[in-house]
Amino acid sequence: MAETKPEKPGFLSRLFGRKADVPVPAAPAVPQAGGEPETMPSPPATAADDLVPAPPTVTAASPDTPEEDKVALELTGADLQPVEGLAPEHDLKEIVAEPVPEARPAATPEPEPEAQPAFPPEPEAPAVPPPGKQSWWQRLTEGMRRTSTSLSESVTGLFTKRKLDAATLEELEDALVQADLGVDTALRITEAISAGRYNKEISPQEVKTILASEVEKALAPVALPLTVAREKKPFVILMVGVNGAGKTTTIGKLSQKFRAQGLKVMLAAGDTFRAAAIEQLKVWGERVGAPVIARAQGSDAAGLAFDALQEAKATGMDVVMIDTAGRLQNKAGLMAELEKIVRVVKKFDESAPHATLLVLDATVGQNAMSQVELFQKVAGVTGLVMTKLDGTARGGILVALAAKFGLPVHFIGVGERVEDLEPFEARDFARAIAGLEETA
Ligand SMILES: Nc1nc2c(ncn2[C@@H]2O[C@H](COP(=O)(O)OP(=O)(O)OP(=O)(O)O)[C@@H](O)[C@H]2O)c(=O)[nH]1
Repeated sequence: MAETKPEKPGFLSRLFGRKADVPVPAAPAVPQAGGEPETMPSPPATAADDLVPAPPTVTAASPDTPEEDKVALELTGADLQPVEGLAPEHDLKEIVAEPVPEARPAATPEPEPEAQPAFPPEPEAPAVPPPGKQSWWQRLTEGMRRTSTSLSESVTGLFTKRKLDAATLEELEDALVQADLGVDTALRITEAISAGRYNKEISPQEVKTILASEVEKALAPVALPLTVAREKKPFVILMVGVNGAGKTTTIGKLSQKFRAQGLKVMLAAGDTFRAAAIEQLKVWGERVGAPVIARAQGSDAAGLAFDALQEAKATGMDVVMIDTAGRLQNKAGLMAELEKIVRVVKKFDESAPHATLLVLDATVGQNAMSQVELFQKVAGVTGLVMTKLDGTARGGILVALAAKFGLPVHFIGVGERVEDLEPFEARDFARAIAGLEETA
C-alpha cells in the first residue's frame, strides 16, 4: 500500500492570516453505513474499570478442545508465512447467504473540549527505564521512544534560548508532521504554542507540556472502553486487519481479559487461509480456557463463523471472537470474504457483529490511514486496537487517525505476552509522545 504523503499548506499565511484561538474544525464523522444502527455502548466507567487484571496464564487444555487439536506451544505468536496450497474442505455446510444491509456505523467522536493548556514545570522522562520487570508505563515509553526522542530533540534544539518566531514554529510543525501526528493536529499544536507568546522566549519544557495537552485533547474523545453488552448472548466480536497486524494474538489477550471477568468465551478460527493461524488460535484457546471452533485450512470462513455462533448459543457462551484472514495481496478476495462473513453473521443475529475491531500495527505509520479506510468500507469498523507499540513504533499515527476517523481506540499492545494489552488512555499516550513523565 502506498504511503500517504500529507499536504502542508503555507505556514505564515495560516499563522498570521487567522487568530490562534479560531476553533479547529471537528474531526469528520465516521462514515455511516446502512443497516441496523448498532454502535458500541459507551458506559460511564473507564476501560480500566471494565477489565480486571488478567490472572496467570492458563496453560492447561480447555476441556472443550479435542486431543488431536493440541499443538506445540512454540507456535504461539509466531509470525508464520502463508502455506502453499489449500487442504480440501471437510465437515462444513455451505451457508447460502442472502444480501443483507452492510456494515453498521461506528461511534461518533465527542466534541473536542476547548480547554487552554496549563504550564507547570514538568519533569523529563528518564532516558533509560530501571532494570527488572518493566511497568506498563515503561514499556509504553520505550515503544514511543522513537517518536518522543525525535520530537524532544527538535523542541530542545528549536526553543533553547530562542524567541518564538515564524521560522521556529514552522520547523516545529515539520517535526510534528514527521512524527505522523497529521497536519491538522500539528497546526493546532503550533497555534496553541504561539498564542500570546510571539517574539517571546518559551522553554522546551513549556512546549512539551502544550504538546502533551493538545495531543491528549485530540485523543480523549476516542479513548473508549470496549464493553460487552451482556444482553447480547453471545456478544460477537469480529477481528479484522492486514496479515501480521496481530489479530490472533490480540484475540488471545482479549480472551484472557474476558475470562478474568468470568465470561464464557468461544473463538472461531476464521483465518482459514493459513493452517498456522488456525493452530495459533487453538493454542491461545487452550491457554485461556476458551473452546476454539476450527475447520481445515481453506474452509469457508463465513460457514465456520456461522457454525461457531450456533455452537456458542447452544453452549451458553457470552462472547464469540471471530478471527479473519488479512491477506492484502488479494484485496478483492479479502473483501468478498469479509463481506460474506458479516452477511452470514447477520443471518444469525441481525445486530451482530456487535463489535468489529480493526487491529493496526503501530510500526506501519501512515499506511494505517489507508488500512482504516479499506476495512471501514468492507466490514464497518467500530473500534481500533493498536499493536506493537513496544517496537520501533510510530505511535503518532494514532493522533492522525483520531483526527480523521474519530473511531474509538479500545486497546494498545506493547508486547507478545498475554498481559501486554491495555485499555487505551489518552493522557498516558500523550505524555509518552511528548517525552514527559507519567502523572500520579
Ligand atoms: N512486539 C509485539 N508483537 C506483537 C504484538 N501483537 C502481536 N505481535 C506479534 O506479531 C506477530 C503477528 O501476530 P498475529 O497475531 O499472528 O497477526 P495476525 O494479524 O493474526 O496475522 P495473520 O494471521 O497473518 O492475519 C506475532 O509474532 C505476534 O506475536 C505486540 O503488541 N507487540
